[in-house]
Amino acid sequence: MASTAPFAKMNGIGNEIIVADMRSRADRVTPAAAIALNADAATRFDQIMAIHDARTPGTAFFIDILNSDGSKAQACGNGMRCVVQALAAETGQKTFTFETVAGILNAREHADGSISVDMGTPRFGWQDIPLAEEFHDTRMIELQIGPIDAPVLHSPSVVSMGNPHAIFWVDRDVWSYELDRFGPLLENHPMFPERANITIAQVTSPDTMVIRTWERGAGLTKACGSAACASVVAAARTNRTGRSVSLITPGGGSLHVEWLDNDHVILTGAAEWEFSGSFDPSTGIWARDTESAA
Ligand SMILES: N[C@@H](CCC[C@H](N)C(=O)O)C(=O)O
Repeated sequence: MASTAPFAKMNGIGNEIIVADMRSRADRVTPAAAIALNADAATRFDQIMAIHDARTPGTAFFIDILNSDGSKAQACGNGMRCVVQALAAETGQKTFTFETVAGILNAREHADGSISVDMGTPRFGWQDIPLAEEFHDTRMIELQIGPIDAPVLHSPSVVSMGNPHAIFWVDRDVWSYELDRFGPLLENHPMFPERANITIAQVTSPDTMVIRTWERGAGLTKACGSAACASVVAAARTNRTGRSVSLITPGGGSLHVEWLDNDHVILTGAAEWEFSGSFDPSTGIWARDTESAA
């Protein structure tokens, strides 16, 4: 058995996150370990954020992101807030520069405990998302689900926040849609060669929105930070909202997203520690720290 690594079970307004401390190690969290941790109710998660030693000068750490099905993700806004909270508690530092496969991002813990992550710049080109077909205008693409003459969901906006997102606009309560049924079909639709995160969004005012997300590689989640960013960018692009929006997510928590004039998207919200333990990054076998909270 490989030597164990410390982890913290956390959440970002309900998005279930494991922050794994893989510093000073050459190995990675394996897909098998992710699947095993997710199969245990106590450690069920949406994403693992594995903190590795920096690869690039000017960055503090490299963050590897795994979904609960063992696949890799390029972005995870709620998970980044958990990483910041864990590192800020350990070091007393408030600002961090990280590297992920999607690039370099900055994050900061505020005096009130909330955390902002600069999620980088959105991309709209059909090859960037990516889509299987050419679309010149990704504010609305031809895609629908349900009966051909009365689709349940249709004409999504598509955006890359480093990872692929499709946003379906709805007028009714987001809870009145069977996202558990349509989510897997849309995630794996041939339109999305790298699959996609699927969000239902109801705009409630020029600066408020309610969203529900079926996450690629994780399924229904209580919140998805990059989906919140993608939703606000897509809403502003289609004149549904302004560029500064508060979002309610299924966990009941709220996120704030601001699309700055310099094109960067800032995600702000809370993060919460639940318990700590250690695990084998190759198998996922784990144990709770004895002094850790329930
Ligand atoms: N929960 C995340 C996004 C998760 C990544 C996603 N499942 C993917 O594969 O792209 C967030 O808070 O952004």
